[in-house]
Amino acid sequence: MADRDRVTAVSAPGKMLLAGGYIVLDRAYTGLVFGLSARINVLAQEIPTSEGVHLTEIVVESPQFLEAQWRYGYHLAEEDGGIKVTQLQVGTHITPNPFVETTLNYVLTYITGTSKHFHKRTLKSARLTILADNDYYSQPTSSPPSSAPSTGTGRFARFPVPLSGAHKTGLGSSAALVTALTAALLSHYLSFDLNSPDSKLVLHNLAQAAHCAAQGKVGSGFDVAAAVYGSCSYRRFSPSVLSSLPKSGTPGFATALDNVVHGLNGVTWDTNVGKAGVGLPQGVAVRMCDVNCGSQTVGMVKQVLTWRAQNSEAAGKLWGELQQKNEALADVLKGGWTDDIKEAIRAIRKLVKKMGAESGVPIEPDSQTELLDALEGVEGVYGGVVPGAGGYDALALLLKDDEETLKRVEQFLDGWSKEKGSLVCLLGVRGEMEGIRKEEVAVYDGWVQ
Ligand SMILES: Nc1ncnc2c1ncn2[C@@H]1O[C@H](COP(=O)(O)OP(=O)(O)OP(=O)(O)O)[C@@H](O)[C@H]1O
Ligand SMILES: C[C@@](O)(CCOP(=O)(O)O)CC(=O)O
Repeated sequence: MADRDRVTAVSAPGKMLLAGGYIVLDRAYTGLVFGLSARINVLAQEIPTSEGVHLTEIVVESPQFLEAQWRYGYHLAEEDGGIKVTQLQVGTHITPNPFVETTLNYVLTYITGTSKHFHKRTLKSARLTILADNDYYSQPTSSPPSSAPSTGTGRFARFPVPLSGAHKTGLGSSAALVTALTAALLSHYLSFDLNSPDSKLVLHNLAQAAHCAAQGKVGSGFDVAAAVYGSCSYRRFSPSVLSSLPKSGTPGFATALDNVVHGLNGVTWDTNVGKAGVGLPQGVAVRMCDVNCGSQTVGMVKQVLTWRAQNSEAAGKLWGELQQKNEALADVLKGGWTDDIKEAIRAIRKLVKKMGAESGVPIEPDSQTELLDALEGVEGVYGGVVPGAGGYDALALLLKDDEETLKRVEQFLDGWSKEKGSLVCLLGVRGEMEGIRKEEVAVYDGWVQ
């Protein structure tokens, strides 16, 4: 095991958009976002070298998966292009990981460009280890993710497949990964206090920029906001904030990135992250169900936005009503008014169903409506919604946080799965308030080289 004092560990939560799917893409509206107990953890440490040996390598690995090691050489690109990494071959083949690679390009450029203490050519080699909580991926055996994950020991499962063969449960692994990797690099190379609001803002802006570049599109960014700030009411940034950024490694990238991260020279971040308006009544939990069947989020978003553009009056009314009902739910939850949760959720579902019916997109498909309605009848369940973009693959539930309710829900879903021939299971994951955080290295014993 490495010298613990030299290892930096951080973790970022996954996300769940309880209310505000689609409307949150427009900054006139907000989303009610929950951070999740399922976290992506990243450990950073120097690579020890023997005397006289000069290494310039960044090694990133996900030891829970097969063939999941990505090694990069790096150099300073000409004309202010920043640090550019080049993937090196491991074994016989090379598997790209665009989220890791882009994050390295962005964060190493930021680090070498901004710190006065940093000499551009002395970026030391580092090893980064990624550990994802089990609920991010369903198990290949088709057994429920929360109950039978592991061929390894302890908190993190070992999967007998490469990362590409793992079935994601949709908790936002890429945003949590980019954010945690960014935070780990900043903490490893700079003196960076993750608790300070200024540092959180730098982390947020840098991670949003890297995540959008890796994704090849600018979404609302609620997933990165959740990874940094945890549960919040989220108003997106204008996409134009990122439009001045050239491709990483090309002339001017380093300065443009610094301007973006610090909001300088004409760049103005207009994100609003409201922590104060989000909460849960005592004794109420937010939980998620995995429904084993994926949806095509990108196609769905496109179709809803096209419908909105062609039906601006009806859409305007619907978007406004949804915003109101979403805020009402946030108020009910924050206020601790347990008796009003059911009605608040029903009102949202009615409007979401309308959005789906009018745009021709299965946002809350009939199979999910049937399941949500039935779940409402289970004692201790206040209600549920299709989170995020909706579709066939997940449910979010608000329920009494006690063993009896949990048992009843599990039994109910067991029966439902048998009756319908599908696999619906309650994930272990729950809504939590906290965002990015520093971790004790001891938590990862057995996983640090
Ligand atoms: N444990 C991990 N180790 C390394 N890379 C990972 C890991 N988990 C996710 N990634 C990176 O994130 C990518 C998955 O991102 P993608 O945007 O497809 O899904 P997502 O963010 O989980 O989406 P969703 O919002 O549906 O949850 C992987 O292809 C990989 O590049
Ligand atoms: C449809 C959208 O509003 C939410 C998508 O959420 P999810 O990826 O389904 O969790 C898109 C976005 O906000 O980027």
